[in-house]
Amino acid sequence: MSVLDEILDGVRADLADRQAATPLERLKEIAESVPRPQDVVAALRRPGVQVIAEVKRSSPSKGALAAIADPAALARDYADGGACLISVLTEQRRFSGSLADLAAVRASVETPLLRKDFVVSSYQLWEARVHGADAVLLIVAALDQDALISLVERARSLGLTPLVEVHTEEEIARALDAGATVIGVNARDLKTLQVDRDTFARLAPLIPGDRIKIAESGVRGPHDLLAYASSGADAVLVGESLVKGRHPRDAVADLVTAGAHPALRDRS
Ligand SMILES: O=P(O)(O)OC[C@@H](O)[C@@H](O)c1c[nH]c2ccccc12
Repeated sequence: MSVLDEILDGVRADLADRQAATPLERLKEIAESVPRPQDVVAALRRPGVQVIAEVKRSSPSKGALAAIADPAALARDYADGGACLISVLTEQRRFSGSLADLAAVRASVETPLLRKDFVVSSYQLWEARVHGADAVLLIVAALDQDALISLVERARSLGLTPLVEVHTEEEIARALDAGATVIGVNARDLKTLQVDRDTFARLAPLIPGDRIKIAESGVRGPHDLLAYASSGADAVLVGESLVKGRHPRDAVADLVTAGAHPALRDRS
């Protein structure tokens, strides 16, 4: 069984527990009093290479990365540093995240938020909405095509922007077939956990120019952002190097400064 399959088994078990505790109808009622999500596409289309900063305590590949006792404070640092979107991992078993983290971050920043999880059911989209997310990750490798298509549509119908994650050429074809407008290329293979930073450069030319292209994983600092930018990235998604560094606000600001270089600003 691949790591991804193991993660998905745990996700489904935890989801069943939450669904038993809170019926979907209840989530829908709560959603009525939650403000409409922000326009994440507009935020990602701002000039320059945008920085998506992630609240990430641990990962299956590296184990514990950072304790992050106060995710809201970390998110404020990210926002102050100029992140255009903040990604909050909510998967519990392998990433030590939670929906409580997402809600705490929502209460502390105005920046748009991405719920980063292994979404397999529309119930999780309602959860994302209720806990203040503006965008949700949908991982092509975790979904069959019918489920991907319906989750993209359902996310949009809730006002959430779907960020569709791919790792192979075939997955790009599936993302496009599902109508994805925001596509993340993960340098990490979720089945083996290997990172290959050349994945983005190899796959980006296969993504039409009118889609937003996000390079995910493996960004150690500004030089990696610039490399991804030269291959056409509109944004980078950064976790580990920010949570492990001592000054997350400055680290985000350095990335934002690199991404705002005039040579990168007015690319088509
Ligand atoms: O910590 P990194 O190498 O900067 O990577 C961040 C992000 O790309 C990574 O956390 C990620 C990308 N896609 C995912 C899907 C599920 C869980 C995690 C991820």
